[in-house]
Amino acid sequence: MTTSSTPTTTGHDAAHAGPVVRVSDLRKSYGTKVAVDGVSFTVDRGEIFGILGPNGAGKTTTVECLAGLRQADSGSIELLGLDPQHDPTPVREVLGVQLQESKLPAKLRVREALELYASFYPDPEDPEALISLLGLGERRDTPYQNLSGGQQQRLSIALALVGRPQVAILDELTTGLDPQARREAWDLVEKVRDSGVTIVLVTHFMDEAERLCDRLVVIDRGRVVAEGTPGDLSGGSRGSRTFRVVLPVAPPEGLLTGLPSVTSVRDVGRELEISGTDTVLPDAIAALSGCGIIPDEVRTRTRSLEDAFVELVTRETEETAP
Ligand SMILES: Nc1ncnc2c1ncn2[C@@H]1O[C@H](COP(=O)(O)OP(=O)(O)OP(=O)(O)O)[C@@H](O)[C@H]1O
Repeated sequence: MTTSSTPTTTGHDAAHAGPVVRVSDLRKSYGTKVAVDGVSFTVDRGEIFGILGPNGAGKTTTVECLAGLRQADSGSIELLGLDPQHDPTPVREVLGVQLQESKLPAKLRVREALELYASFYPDPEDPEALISLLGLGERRDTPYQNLSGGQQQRLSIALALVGRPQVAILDELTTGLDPQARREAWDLVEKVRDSGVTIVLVTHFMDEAERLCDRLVVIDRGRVVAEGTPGDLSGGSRGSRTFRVVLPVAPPEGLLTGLPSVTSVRDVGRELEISGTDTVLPDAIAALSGCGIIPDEVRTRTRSLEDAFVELVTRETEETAP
């Protein structure tokens, strides 16, 4: 998407080839608590890369190390050829960070906040262009405390972008937003990516990852437990299908389980749940109708990233802050 008001990146390091982020075997403990336990991933230019995991999985620690805000115990991190752990200063020029629940002074107005942050950078984005990109035009003179949750989040994204970063880290972007504001934030993230910024999105929402991410890692207890596109992870491309039918009579014994594409048949209340490979649905319906059994109802269901996530992740029994 390009509009006259869309900020463009200046290309602090546009010539850098290969992945823009490379994290290898990252480890970090807080005392005896192992927060990050050998995490590795790469992020390619122009993608929205997700770091998905339950509370306490180690996501924030990982991106804080990536941003050079926290010192890792071991492992290596490269961001556009720079090392945030040993040389964080140049990293600040190419990286924008929107950290979880960042708060601003209550009386600071939208435009003032952007101008203040812009003053930290040698070649900042025009605050007006960002105000327009983020739909804050009518709020430019509103104090931070009077913004809605969605507007505060949009401002925090604007602040992460004001230094014209090549890479932006957005942490728990939509936590606490209502459904409408979440959707607006998602549209905005896509708009920012389309303007040329690579995005690392930290989230514990499956729907958010499914909707936005080109690729993602799932982290649980400090380790990467899965990696791929949302489609890869939800198994949509692995040819596993499940559907349910309500039948007027029970099918003959072995009719369905005898079909090569059927892997399991289960009674679930008044429904029969049939699972199998790609052709399981047409095969089963054909076999049933061959015996004169026409289903009263057929219900298909696509396996979602959420299903995959629940299978992958064993939730830690940790207290989570309200
Ligand atoms: N400063 C700290 N001191 C001690 N333990 C910490 C500290 N920061 C995080 N932890 C612990 O390290 C683990 C990983 O935390 P982290 O914040 O990285 O996870 P997260 O996946 O971002 O979770 P959340 O979504 O809840 O923020 C958690 O068990 C957390 O309690």
